[in-house]
Amino acid sequence: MSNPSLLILPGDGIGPEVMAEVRRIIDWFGDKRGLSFDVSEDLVGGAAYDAHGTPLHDDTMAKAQEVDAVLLGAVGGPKYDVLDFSVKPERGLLRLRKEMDLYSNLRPAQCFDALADFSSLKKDVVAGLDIMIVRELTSGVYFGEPRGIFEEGNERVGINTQRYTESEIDRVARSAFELAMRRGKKLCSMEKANVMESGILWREVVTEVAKDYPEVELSHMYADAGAMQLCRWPKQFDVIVTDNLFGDLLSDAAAMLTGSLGMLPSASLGAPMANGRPKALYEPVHGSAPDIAGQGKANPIACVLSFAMALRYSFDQGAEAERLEKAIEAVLASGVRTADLLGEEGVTPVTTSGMGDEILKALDASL
Ligand SMILES: NC(=O)C1=CN([C@@H]2O[C@H](COP(=O)(O)OP(=O)(O)OC[C@H]3O[C@@H](n4cnc5c(N)ncnc54)[C@H](O)[C@@H]3O)[C@@H](O)[C@H]2O)C=CC1
Ligand SMILES: CC(C)CC(=O)C(=O)O
Ligand SMILES: [Mg+2]
Repeated sequence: MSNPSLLILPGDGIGPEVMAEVRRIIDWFGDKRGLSFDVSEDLVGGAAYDAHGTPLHDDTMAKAQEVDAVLLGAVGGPKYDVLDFSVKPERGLLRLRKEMDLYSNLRPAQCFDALADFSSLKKDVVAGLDIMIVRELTSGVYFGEPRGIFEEGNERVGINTQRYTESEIDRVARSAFELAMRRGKKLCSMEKANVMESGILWREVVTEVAKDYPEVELSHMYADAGAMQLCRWPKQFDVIVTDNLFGDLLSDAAAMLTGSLGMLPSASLGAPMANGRPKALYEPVHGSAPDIAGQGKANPIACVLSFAMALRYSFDQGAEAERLEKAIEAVLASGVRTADLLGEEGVTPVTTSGMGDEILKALDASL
C-alpha cells in the first residue's frame, strides 16, 4: 500500500520557519515509527503571489483536493498590504477552505501545566484547561454576498453579509455534537440571537440537532457574554460551537489562556473522501507574525501540534499523536521556552530550531 500523502504549504513570514521543524518531526515518525508520508511542498499566500501573481495557483488548489491532508504554515505580511484585495495572501487560504469545503474548524485550547503560571489569567483559572472551539469555516460574514465597497450618494459604503443556511448550521453543529460525545458531553453554542436573525436560526437549528444527541448537555450563550465567560472561568466549557467570525475572535482570545498564540493548533475538516478520510487542512491558529519573522523567535509548537491533530483526525494514529503531545509537554516541563514564553525565572531560552531539537530529543526518549 502506498504511503498517505501530505501537501505542505509553508506560506509567509514565520510559516516556513515553524514548518521546517514540523518537517523534521514528520521525518522522525518515518524513521523511528515506520509512519511514512509522501510529502510534497508548494506555495501559498504572498510566496505564491510573488511566483505566480496569485495567492493560490490552480495547480496547487488541485493538489490540495487530491492529497490525504494539507499542512499550512501561515500567510500574509505588510509587503502585501498594497495589493488588490482579490490577490491578497489571505485570499489563498480562504480559497483553500472554501473549495475544500472545510466547514468544521477544530481549535483546541489546552493549558500545559508548565505554562499555567505564564497565562495572563490567574493560575487556578487556567490550570488543567482543555476546551475545544468548533468554528464554522466556510460561510457567514467572511463569504456572504453582497459584499464590497460601493458608492452610495456622496460617500462609500463597505458591505459584508452574515448569511447562514440551515444545512450549513446543521452540519457544523453535528460535528460539534460528535466531538462532545467523545469528550465531556457538554456543548455550548454561541451566537447573537438577541440582535441577529442568523443567530436566531443558528439557535433553532442547533436545538433541533440536539435531539439526536440526548446525552450531550446543550447550552446557549450570546457570543459577547461567551467572550467574557471564557476569561472569567473557561473551565466551565467543554466544546463550544460558533460561527466563522465569532470563532475567529473567541479562539484568539482562548489562545492567551494557554500562554501564547504560538501554542494553538487547528484542524479544518470537511466531508469524508472516497478513502473514508475527511477532507482536511491543518494549520496553527496564529498568522505570519511579521514582527518576529526571520529572527528564530517563532514558537513552532502550534504548527507541530497541528501535525499531531493530522495524525489523530486524518491518519487514525491517536497513540502517535499522544506521543508527540507528551513530548511537547515534557519539553515545556523541563523549562525550555521560545521567546514568546520567556519571563519566568529559571527557564531556558531556545530558538525555533532549538525547540525542534528538544522535541525530537523528547520523542527519542519516548521510545
Ligand atoms: N491562518 C493564517 O495564515 C493567518 C494569517 N494572518 C495574517 O498574518 C499577518 C499578521 O497578523 P497579526 O494580526 O499580526 O497576527 P499574528 O498571529 O501573525 O501575530 C500576532 C502576535 O502574536 C505573535 N505570534 C504569533 N504567532 C507566534 C508564534 N508562533 N510564536 C511566537 N509569537 C507568535 C506575533 O509575534 C504577534 O505579536 C497578517 O497579514 C494577517 O492577515 C493572521 C491570522 C491567521
Ligand atoms: C484568513 C485568515 C487570515 C483569517 C484568520 O484570522 C483566521 O482564520 O484565523
Ligand atoms: Mg484568526
